[in-house]
Amino acid sequence: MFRTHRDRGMDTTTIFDVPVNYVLGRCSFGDFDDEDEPTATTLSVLNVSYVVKEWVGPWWRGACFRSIRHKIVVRDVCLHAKAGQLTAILGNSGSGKTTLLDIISGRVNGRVTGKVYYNNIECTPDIINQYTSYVMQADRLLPNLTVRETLTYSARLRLPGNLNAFDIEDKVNRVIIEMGLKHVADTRIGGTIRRGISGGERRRVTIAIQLLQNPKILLLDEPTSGLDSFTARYLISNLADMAHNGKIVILTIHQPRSDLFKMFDQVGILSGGQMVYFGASDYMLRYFSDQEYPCPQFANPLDYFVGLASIDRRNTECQEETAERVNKLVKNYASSDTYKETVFRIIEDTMKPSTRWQLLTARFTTVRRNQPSFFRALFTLLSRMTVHILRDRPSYMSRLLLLSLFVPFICVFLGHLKQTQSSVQDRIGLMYQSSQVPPYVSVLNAVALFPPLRDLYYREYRDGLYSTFTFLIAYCMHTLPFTLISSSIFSSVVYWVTGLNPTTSGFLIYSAVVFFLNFWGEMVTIVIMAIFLNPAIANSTSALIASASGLMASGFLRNLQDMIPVFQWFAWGNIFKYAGEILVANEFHNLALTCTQNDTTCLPNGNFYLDLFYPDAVDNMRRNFWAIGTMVIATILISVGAFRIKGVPNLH
Ligand SMILES: Nc1ncnc2c1ncn2[C@@H]1O[C@H](COP(=O)(O)OP(=O)(O)OP(=O)(O)O)[C@@H](O)[C@H]1O
Repeated sequence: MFRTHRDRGMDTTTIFDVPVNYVLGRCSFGDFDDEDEPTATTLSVLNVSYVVKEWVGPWWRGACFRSIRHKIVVRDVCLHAKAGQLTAILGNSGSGKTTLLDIISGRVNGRVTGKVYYNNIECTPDIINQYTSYVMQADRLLPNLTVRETLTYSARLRLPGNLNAFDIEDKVNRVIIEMGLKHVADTRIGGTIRRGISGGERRRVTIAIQLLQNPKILLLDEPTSGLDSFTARYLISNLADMAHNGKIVILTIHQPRSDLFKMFDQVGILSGGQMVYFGASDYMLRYFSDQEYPCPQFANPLDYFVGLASIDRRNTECQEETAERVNKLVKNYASSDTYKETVFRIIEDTMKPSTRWQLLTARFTTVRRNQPSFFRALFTLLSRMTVHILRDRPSYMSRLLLLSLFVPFICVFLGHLKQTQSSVQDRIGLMYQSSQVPPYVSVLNAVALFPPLRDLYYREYRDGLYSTFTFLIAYCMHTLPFTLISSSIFSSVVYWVTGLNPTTSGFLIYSAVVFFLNFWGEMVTIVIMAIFLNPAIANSTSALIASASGLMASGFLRNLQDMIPVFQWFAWGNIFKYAGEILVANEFHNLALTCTQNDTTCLPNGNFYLDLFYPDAVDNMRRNFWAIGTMVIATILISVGAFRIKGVPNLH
């Protein structure tokens, strides 16, 4: 259904009823504003079906031994909505309401057939997304920000880059008033641990975010779920007002109250992905009466008709009976005048699209208007992440002090190191701890603190607000000060209390290695969290990678030369090899050691130890620093790649 940019580019020379040079001229130089757009915005969906593949059988049989089942989630759905109308899509759970909104907004990954038209032009998801805001079922907000801050940061990301702070403040204030959030504007959103605004207010904040862009089309998935009847009514009447002021508003709802019925201009009822009715709400009662299903007196018509279109799966008898009824309703609707009228309206409108509008939409496929610059997006994200963490004492204390909690254990266990022969082993043990603890602590912090930021990124990335690169650079920048402070505290205490090489340069080298390993651990966890959504799996995988790497590549537990070649090759690509070499070279170079008569073997100084086990470590110090720096940067780039390759899950 949706065509690629290249396809559209080719279309522009074939379907337009105007000379090609005129088309190119307008598209290249034409400035256009809202007045260029047709006044009566329309959205049409014609015979849209959506099929997904499902693997049948247990996963361990593998792709070759499992069959694929094609599941039709939405089948031959048609709908037509125009500016000024509030359209409600009803249906029981699993009837395909969310999927239908996903199709309209181009957010599905399976096979879609049929056509979606915006202003009578068949559209790519890019065009639709320019004009559509989609309020998903779940609110994904940062709990430590206030309502005003949440909207202000969103506005900076969503509104044209040429708007100044006053314009943005003005816009935010207007949206706050429009959504009835003035009384909680400076209250924190809150979460499960610390209470903030109510669930209904949170829903309204999510809607308010989408309203900032003043969209032509507003799609809302279950906006009233979890709301009390008064709040639900208030919200729907707000949406009705917005629709009547010139927007197309389409919402899904599965437990509508009867008093909402009159607010809907159009109603669609889905069952098993098929339309049972789509048309004017005030005609619905008559339509079903004509089908011999009159709504009983005092019954809620919306509830009654949704029930009528649902399959009762309690037992086989009920299932067969209700499935037969639903099939009949689907067939009757497909042959009804209401259906024909909808299809006729779509076909009639789409046969005569405005040429001018085609020109404009052709350009909109590739150009977003006045998007905020890279730096504006970066600093907005950075500022939002920083405010978010600084408002939450357990989070920032964990970032600052978790690493320090290991300090007493290390210091008490080892005490002040002597220069005896046995202190060689103590030193190696300390180097091993110094290289293992910082990345491990980073894994713990990232697993606890990254998921809410990642979920928000998924949503905003879907909305086309910024790139993965911008998000991850902002994330790195916001963690850097914490990493620097926590690794400095760790290094300062451990280094001087245990009495390692007592020179300033030695201390700085040790601190730099601890800092790099701490930061690397964070970024490895981010790579893993790009792949696994589940934080528990990400936690164990990252911890496994960090500890297995340290075990095999640091050379502290087993000399690298004694390992099988595969492990030696592995070590060349591993940060612990280089970090380990720096740490031992830093400590053992010119270290004086003492021998007693009881010592069976005697190393007169640290250089002997280096010659035996790390022969080039001192000469390679500079190279090793370059290697760990490069690996940290490479891990950041891999995290960007992992997010891009894995794609954005459709988190509702
Ligand atoms: N990608 C997919 N793979 C497999 N099944 C899918 C996929 N997308 C949707 N479905 C199935 O299609 C059906 C419709 O799902 P959808 O979420 O659209 O229902 P819904 O009407 O919005 O339900 P609810 O009111 O509970 O949110 C469900 O049975 C769902 O499991």
